[in-house]
Amino acid sequence: MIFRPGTAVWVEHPDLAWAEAEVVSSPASPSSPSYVTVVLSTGVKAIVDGRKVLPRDTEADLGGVDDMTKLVYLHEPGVLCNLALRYRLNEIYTYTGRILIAVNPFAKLPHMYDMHMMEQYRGVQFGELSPHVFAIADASYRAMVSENCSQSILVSGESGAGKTETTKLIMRYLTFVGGRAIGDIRSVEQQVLESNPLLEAFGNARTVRNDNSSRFGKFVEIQFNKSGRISGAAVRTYLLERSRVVQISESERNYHCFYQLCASGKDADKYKLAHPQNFYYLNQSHMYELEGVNDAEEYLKTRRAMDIVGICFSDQEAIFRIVAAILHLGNIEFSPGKEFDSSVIKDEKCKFHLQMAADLLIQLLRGTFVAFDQAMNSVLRDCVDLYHPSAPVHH
Ligand SMILES: Nc1ncnc2c1ncn2[C@@H]1O[C@H](COP(=O)(O)OP(=O)(O)OP(=O)(O)O)[C@@H](O)[C@H]1O
Repeated sequence: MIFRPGTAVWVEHPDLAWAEAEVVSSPASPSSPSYVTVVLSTGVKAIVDGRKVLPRDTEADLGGVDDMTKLVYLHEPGVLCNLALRYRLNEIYTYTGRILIAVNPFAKLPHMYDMHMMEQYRGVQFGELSPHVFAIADASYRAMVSENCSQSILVSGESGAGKTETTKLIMRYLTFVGGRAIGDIRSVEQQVLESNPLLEAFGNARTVRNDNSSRFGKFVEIQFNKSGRISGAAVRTYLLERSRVVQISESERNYHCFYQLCASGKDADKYKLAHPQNFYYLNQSHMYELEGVNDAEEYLKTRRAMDIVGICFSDQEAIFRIVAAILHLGNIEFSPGKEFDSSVIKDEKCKFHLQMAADLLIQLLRGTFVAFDQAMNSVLRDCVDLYHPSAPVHH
């Protein structure tokens, strides 16, 4: 590209990504080696590769544009500059046509997502109000109702970008427009919303990039009936990072559920758990607590979520027994035994953990046998009733 002297441009910059500059001189023809002499806004003169120089709109609105398709130059520096201008004004959302770009505010913005905001976006034509995740959710809800056709919303971005939070906001909005049973804590809407803390307890962990990083992919399906009311939901999960259960890096954490159970008080005592620093699967990193998070409270929230989504008490107990058993298993160490290639439990401490893990797991098996036995009995009874309505059942 040939630039006239004085043209406003963006030039690639090692620290800033792109920097504002003005052309001093440019090659006379596009075929000649393309080095452009520019002066940066700091006053520094530089000779730069012409392929890394792009035109800059000097008349751009200082507040940016709410839809990138309105930009005079739709290129990388144009897009980044527009997002930065808006972000400075606390406008975290920007459209590119039907796509919504969200820039993570890393701050709580309750006014952005309250009931009043949901009311504002309800039923309003897409693009009429400022860009917002509720507008996307509302547009897809209305398209589903009016076209009688399933809709999908794809949420993508790098780790820590805000996908999980955005998905929760979409789910919250859809339960708002498609909900009905206000106050019923076991309503489908409530179950849809409570699936989040539950999935996060078992599938999210602290990483160096995100205190609440989802270590799995998920496909959330919300079903609506003919009148646009929520009738059911399903969450499918993919590719959980399993290795994290046994191995964590410094300044990261294992899955939240382990720390929650350790902080649970009576339940932790029941499973002979203690502070996370006592367990190998948790003490490989010295990160035990998260800023602004109380694991004991989170444990109660997880239990409540389990109640709401319909996991019965005995299943909840079985799940946490497994969580506790994993921690005890991680503390079992072996030493070489007397015989060739043999090994023995290292010491009394390890024996204790082995015993605990075995006890917890055997209880599970017993529970399974009892459940299996009960199920078989009831099947047998049904069969017998079917063929011999009055015949006695022998176990
Ligand atoms: N809209 C938002 N408002 C306020 N804070 C936000 C918002 N979106 C994200 N955050 C903050 O950023 C953090 C990371 O966001 P989130 O967990 O949604 O990222 P992610 O893209 O799902 O990451 P990962 O891929 O690691 O799971 C959140 O814990 C929250 O503190």
